[in-house]
Amino acid sequence: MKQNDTKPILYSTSVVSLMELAQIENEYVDHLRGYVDELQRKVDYIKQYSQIGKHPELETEQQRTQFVANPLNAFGLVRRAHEDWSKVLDFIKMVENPAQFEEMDRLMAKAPTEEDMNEALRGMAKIHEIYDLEPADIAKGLLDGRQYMAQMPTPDRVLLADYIYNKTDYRRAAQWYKTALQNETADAQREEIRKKYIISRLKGGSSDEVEKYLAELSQSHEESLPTIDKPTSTQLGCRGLYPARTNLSCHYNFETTPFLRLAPIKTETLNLEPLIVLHHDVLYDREVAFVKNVTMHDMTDSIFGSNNNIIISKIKELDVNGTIKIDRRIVDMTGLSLKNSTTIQVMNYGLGGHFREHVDYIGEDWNDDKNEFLASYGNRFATVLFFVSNVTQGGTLVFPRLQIAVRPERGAALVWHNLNNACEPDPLTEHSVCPVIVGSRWVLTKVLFEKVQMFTKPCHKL
Ligand SMILES: O=C(O)CCC(=O)C(=O)O
Ligand SMILES: [Fe+2]
Repeated sequence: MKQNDTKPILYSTSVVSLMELAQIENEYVDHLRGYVDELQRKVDYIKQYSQIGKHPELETEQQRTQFVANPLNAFGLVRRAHEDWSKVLDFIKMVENPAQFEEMDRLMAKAPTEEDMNEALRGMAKIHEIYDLEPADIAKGLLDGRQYMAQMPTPDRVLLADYIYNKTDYRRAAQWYKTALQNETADAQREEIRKKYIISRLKGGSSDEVEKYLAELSQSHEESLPTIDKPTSTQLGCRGLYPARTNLSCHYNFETTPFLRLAPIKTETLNLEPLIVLHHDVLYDREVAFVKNVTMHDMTDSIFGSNNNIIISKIKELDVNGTIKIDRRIVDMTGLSLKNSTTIQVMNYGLGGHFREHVDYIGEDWNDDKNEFLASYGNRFATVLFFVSNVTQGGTLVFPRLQIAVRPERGAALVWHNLNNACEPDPLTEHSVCPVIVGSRWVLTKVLFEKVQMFTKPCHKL
């Protein structure tokens, strides 16, 4: 995990930052409304003049003579020509409220970058792909079976279609172009989108079927294109399709530390080897509030992966002073030593925020200080993950090789051992976070190291 604080802020990577952007858009629109009012006043003034200044169409020479022969008409004509013409023209030429423009320029400096736009596109595409949703449903606010009061306008649909097309996912791109045609659009734009639909269908299909593709365009009903991809294990888990597990056990833990005799922890064992346990109700409301408050601002983008290009969420290290009690609770839950453990990291996921498959132990792709690190601390023995929030839809944590899926549950903590009994990295611990569909996903994580567990959880080297 690396943090990068030299780049401009990305909004798409966390709900917290997206809230900031929504605030900025409100300000922008306020200025725009001010400008529209200003413009309206101007139009009203000009309209008023154009009504007064326009005299009746007079057909004959005599009528025209009579018109200016009337002193009231003559006077008005002279006055308008003398006074109003220049006034109106000056009024038109006057720079429109530069103060408003300055303010809007200032806000423009905070507008999302190209990279941010791409993150947003990537998030939307992930939601579509991982959950295999119909673009027509997404565009109408029907997200994985739940209807929301939001719709995607045509430009949003076309931009997403273009993005997916450039990713060479022609089948899905075609679906999005078709969806874009369901809204009212200008004829020229419609033609452009129809062309893109046909090209996507041809690229994803066969040139012999062009007639069929053209016919699809005239079908008004939304016919979905058949899914051809075989879902990965992660996708199955995200879609809630893992087989039900029958070997789960649940118990109250009274024993790890003396404190638990007073306040036992309700613990569910999800897997034995590697060990994965879920502890319910171990983070208190005031801690949840504390975590959100102290991290609301100055979080940075979290970048993961050997080529450092997968931005998934915003992250911040939690101040140690605020975490003493949480540390104590980890000891109560696990009985493990926290010596040398990482500081607690807080993460808030963004639009379609996800974490692709990875392992938490130090493995092949770890960077150069690997050996030194392993010699001093040993490997990354266990991961402790607190769910700080529920997530309305999506955001499930899945272990694709074990077919275990864990829905975020506010206040619960998931603990798993990344190493097996011989303290060797266990690839079965590979895990991934499904894209968040709707919600603000907050978690706290801490990694415990191997060497200090010598007396609490000794390795059984074979
Ligand atoms: O956000 C999560 O649920 C998992 C985070 C994770 O896998 C990690 O920090 O290594
Ligand atoms: Fe992880």
